[in-house]
Amino acid sequence: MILLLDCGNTRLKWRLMADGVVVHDGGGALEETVTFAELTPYARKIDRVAVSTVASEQSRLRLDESLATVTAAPVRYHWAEVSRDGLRNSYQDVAKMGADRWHAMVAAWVGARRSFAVVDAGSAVTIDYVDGQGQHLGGYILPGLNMMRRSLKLDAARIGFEYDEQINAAPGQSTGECANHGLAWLTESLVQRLLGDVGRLGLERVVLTGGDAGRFLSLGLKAEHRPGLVLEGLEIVDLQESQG
Ligand SMILES: Nc1ncnc2c1ncn2[C@@H]1O[C@H](COP(=O)(O)OP(=O)(O)O)[C@@H](O)[C@H]1O
Ligand SMILES: CC(C)(COP(=O)(O)O)[C@@H](O)C(=O)NCCC(=O)O
Ligand SMILES: [K+]
Repeated sequence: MILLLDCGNTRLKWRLMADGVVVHDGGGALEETVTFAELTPYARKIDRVAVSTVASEQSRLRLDESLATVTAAPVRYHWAEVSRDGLRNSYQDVAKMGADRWHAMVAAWVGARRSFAVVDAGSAVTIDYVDGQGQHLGGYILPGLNMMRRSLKLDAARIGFEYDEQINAAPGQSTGECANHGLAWLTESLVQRLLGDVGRLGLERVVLTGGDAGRFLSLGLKAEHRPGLVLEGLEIVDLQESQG
């Protein structure tokens, strides 16, 4: 069995695979000491662990320690690459690109080999464009929902409001409405610009992942919603690397 881990800045998502079949999906908040207790029944069958991480080095070391309590299997970290299977990175220094962005692009590219935009609505929101020849055209990094909520609350003295999960982009008529509706209005505007870019660049599809994907769908984004996209890309890379 292979244990795949997608470690973001908010949540750790994991997936246990056996011969290409998903045996177990799990996850939890990054700051909790991840125990992987639910993996114990499978621990002895784990042959290797593959990790895609964008968290801090401290989190990475803590993850190594947690994993060592579950399995003695080798742990391999996979980072962003120059190219993979015809997909080509536009970064001059690929080591600087978040592994999650690269693995999301690998998953969207391999098996389809058609142009796309990929949106990962996580702690930060990332958007990447890839043309029909597999060339990464570039992308964007934006603050995620909770980042924006926190900065409004912490950086503006008179903006106190309760988060409202209800999505409404109509003009607000109170501080809470102006803040909550403002965040929805901003995402709705982002969706419109994204769809404009997709049309202008002639991209054939939009692939969406991340914990806040539902908000993008509610605010008008038409996309293939693939919650495990990063894990899917990590699995492709790990398999190709293990086959040498
Ligand atoms: N169970 C959850 N715990 C924390 N955040 C969640 C959860 N489910 C959805 N979210 C939302 O998803 C976002 C984190 O998405 P995720 O893609 O897991 O982030 P990352 O990959 O950056 O760790 C949070 O900002 C939050 O709004
Ligand atoms: C932009 C990100 C923080 C998004 O990660 P996440 O929201 O999943 O925690 C991550 O892709 C990252 O750390 N990128 C490094 C900078 C770059 O990609 O250029
Ligand atoms: K992510």
